Amino acid sequence: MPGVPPSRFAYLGPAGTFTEAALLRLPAAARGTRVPVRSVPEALDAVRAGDVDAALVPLENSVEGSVPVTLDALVAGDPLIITAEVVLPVTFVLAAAGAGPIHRIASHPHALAQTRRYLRDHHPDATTVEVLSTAAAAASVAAGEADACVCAPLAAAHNGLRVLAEDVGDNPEAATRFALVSRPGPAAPPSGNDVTSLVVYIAHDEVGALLSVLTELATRGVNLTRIESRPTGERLGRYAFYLDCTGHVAEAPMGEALMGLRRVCAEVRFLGSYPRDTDEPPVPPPPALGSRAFADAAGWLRALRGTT
Ligand SMILES: O=C(O)C(=O)Cc1ccccc1
Repeated sequence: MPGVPPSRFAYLGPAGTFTEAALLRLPAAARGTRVPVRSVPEALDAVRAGDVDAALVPLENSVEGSVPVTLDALVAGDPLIITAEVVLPVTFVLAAAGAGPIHRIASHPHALAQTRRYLRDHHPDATTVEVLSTAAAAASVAAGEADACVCAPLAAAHNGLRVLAEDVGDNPEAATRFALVSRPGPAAPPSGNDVTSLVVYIAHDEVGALLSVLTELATRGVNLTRIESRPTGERLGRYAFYLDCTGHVAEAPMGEALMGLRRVCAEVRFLGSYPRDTDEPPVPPPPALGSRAFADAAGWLRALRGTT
């Protein structure tokens, strides 16, 4: 991260959430002060207000896709940028205080969504209760407000609960992608395997407006890894498109694609360039669109203009 490293980090609390586990994977956060908050909008507002330097928020999970509350809270208000991502494999347990009957099972909506099949097969008559986080669910079981919860093994231990069943997730490969969000500042230099996140607003009365957005990316060899639409809230039928693209704002292909998007879109909001949290290499562009081809073309143009 550029400039003074962040030292105060907001996360969805209380202690023992998956968001806290993801935050602890970032060395600066493991050394810094971690501030639990109750919701994603609260975490991002704390960044905007300057109460914390950064907040870690869930961006998408492998079962349900994007987290709408995060997408909406990222653009509603003063600009924010993503400076890092953390991809955390998630393992859920079913935990209870004792061995009594299970009528009410509490958890965070993402955890309930990712254990739906297990809960239906093993507790078909139980009611699920959505609470603010999996760790809050564990605390509610300890307080006698629910009979069981779906949470991380650590949250069960923190709250003195018995683990009734391990690995209750419907998908053993389940993972959640979190974003570290800060106030705007210069991006860290390219790592060689970066993502750039954008929100684009297109002209709704133009045929092919979304195709022009995709064309601006494809003709620069920029790979699109995620596209999500969200209503802008203005009126029915008005959507913003959230894009994740391979590459970094400081690199020529992304720079040219951004200039192209600026020309064809009603508005482009830059949400940051940051390293991917993966061992997988980026999808290589075709040779005519690699960095060498961009550098060669830029050198050729400089020579034509006599500016070398
Ligand atoms: O409630 C939590 O522990 C969270 O951090 C949110 C969440 C819930 C389920 C999967 C990933 C993140």
